[in-house]
Amino acid sequence: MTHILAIDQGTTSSRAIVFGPDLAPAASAQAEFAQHYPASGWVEHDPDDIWQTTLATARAAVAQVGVEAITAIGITNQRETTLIWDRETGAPIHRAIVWQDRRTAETCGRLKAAGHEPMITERTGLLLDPYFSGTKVKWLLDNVPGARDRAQAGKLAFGTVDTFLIWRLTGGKVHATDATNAARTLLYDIRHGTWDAEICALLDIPMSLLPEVKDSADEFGATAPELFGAPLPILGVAGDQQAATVGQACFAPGMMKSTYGTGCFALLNTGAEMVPSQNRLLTTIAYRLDGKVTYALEGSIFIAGAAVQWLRDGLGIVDDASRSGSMARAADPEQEVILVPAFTGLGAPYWDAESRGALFGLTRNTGPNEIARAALQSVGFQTDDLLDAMQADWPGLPSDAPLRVDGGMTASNYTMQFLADILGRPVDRPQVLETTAKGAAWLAGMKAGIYPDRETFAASWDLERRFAPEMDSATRARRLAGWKDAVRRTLSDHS
Ligand SMILES: Nc1ncnc2c1ncn2[C@@H]1O[C@H](COP(=O)(O)OP(=O)(O)O)[C@@H](O)[C@H]1O
Ligand SMILES: O=P(O)(O)OC[C@H](O)CO
Repeated sequence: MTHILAIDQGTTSSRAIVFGPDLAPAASAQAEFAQHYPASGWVEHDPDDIWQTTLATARAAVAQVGVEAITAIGITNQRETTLIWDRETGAPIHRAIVWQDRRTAETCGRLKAAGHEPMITERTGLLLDPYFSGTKVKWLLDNVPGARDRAQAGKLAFGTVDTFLIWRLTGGKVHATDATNAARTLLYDIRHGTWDAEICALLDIPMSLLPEVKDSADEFGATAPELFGAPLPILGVAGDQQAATVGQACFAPGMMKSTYGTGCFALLNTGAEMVPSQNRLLTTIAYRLDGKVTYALEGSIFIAGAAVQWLRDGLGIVDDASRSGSMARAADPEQEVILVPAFTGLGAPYWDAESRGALFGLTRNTGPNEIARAALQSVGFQTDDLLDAMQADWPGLPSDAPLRVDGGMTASNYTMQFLADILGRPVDRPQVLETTAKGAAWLAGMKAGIYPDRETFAASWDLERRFAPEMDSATRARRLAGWKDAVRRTLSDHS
């Protein structure tokens, strides 16, 4: 009883990692699953794929160490993705609507035009954007035949992916979420820690659908014994970006992390203070421990590693993502090609769903190397936009505070050096890059009493490499001006 199973249910794959007594990974398994795109801008997951890949990977990882070694489970998950199921049968009423899905753009537009956004932002910290769960729940109730009646009769349950997995893992006994996941629904008042009756009424969502909200380290029930051969308590739950914030030990105000996977999500710990954003960032819950909320400012951008996927799968100019760095280094220094990767619109701080990507500065000499460099640099430029907004929203942020990074794309030394250069601040890459799963494991293991307290855990955070800024300030200013001009010309309303 010395290990913790972390379940990391992500957008494109489910992962399970068992962490040992020293918080080092001891076993793991991963399975990808299908993405469904039933219409332009729509993205769905089959709930059974989510469940089956989660169960199979969890069983495979547990088998490597033996179930008797597992003390508890921590769950971390793709956030905002929305499911509704029948309380009696457990059957979902529809496929899961994924966070990337834009089908409720019109509903959001209507609610915005009617002047509801300021009230919603003040209470939830979020914006009226299809990204969040609330309008997706409304869509399901409005469009699945009979759903609203069944919801009104108390027969249905809503959940983000954590809640759905807890329900399935406990054999339908527990309908719960944690505060970080609740904070992404658009239905949760993060100031008071309560579901908001007025917003639910505005979206026509019966409150009987909603799960109980717990701490991020809390008792979420035990798994049905037949699943793993023994009941395992679920003691930690957090949305994946918040779990990464915990895994990176960003426990003090002013500490921040940025995760570079398909997209990029930067979170700045603002402590017990809920900081409203004047710069179109999100205000969210970083974690809730012992009933005490720690808040964060978050910047979300939709395309980071996905730009490299585009080089590989769309343009076919790299055969492997890891080749992009050497191509960028070989690019012509005289050409300043800029890619604005607004493939699905732009996220924070622009929130422009209608814009589409653009390349600037092409000449007859532009080739694959220059385009690869532009793709990698776009990640640095976009992060700078986020950190600029954070600095403006929270002037307490020291201008030389390091950025802790994780996620698949941080393997790219070129990208990390450019990031440090363009931010003008150090970029710290830790030894353990599985920080999301590590955060979930720590929450559960700390609750179980086998992992150390916050301070000791924070002290064990290990640097693998620091990227120090090397670019001179004139070059930096010129490059940033070029980026800002390119974004201006890309925005859908660039009049
Ligand atoms: N060496 C590399 N250079 C540049 N990009 C990379 C490199 N290795 C991985 N990536 C990018 O990182 C992403 C994968 O990161 P990961 O954290 O696994 O993402 P996710 O969890 O969102 O699926 C991919 O988009 C891939 O293109
Ligand atoms: O599954 P990921 O790693 O792409 O993360 C998705 C985010 O939680 C969406 O908000």
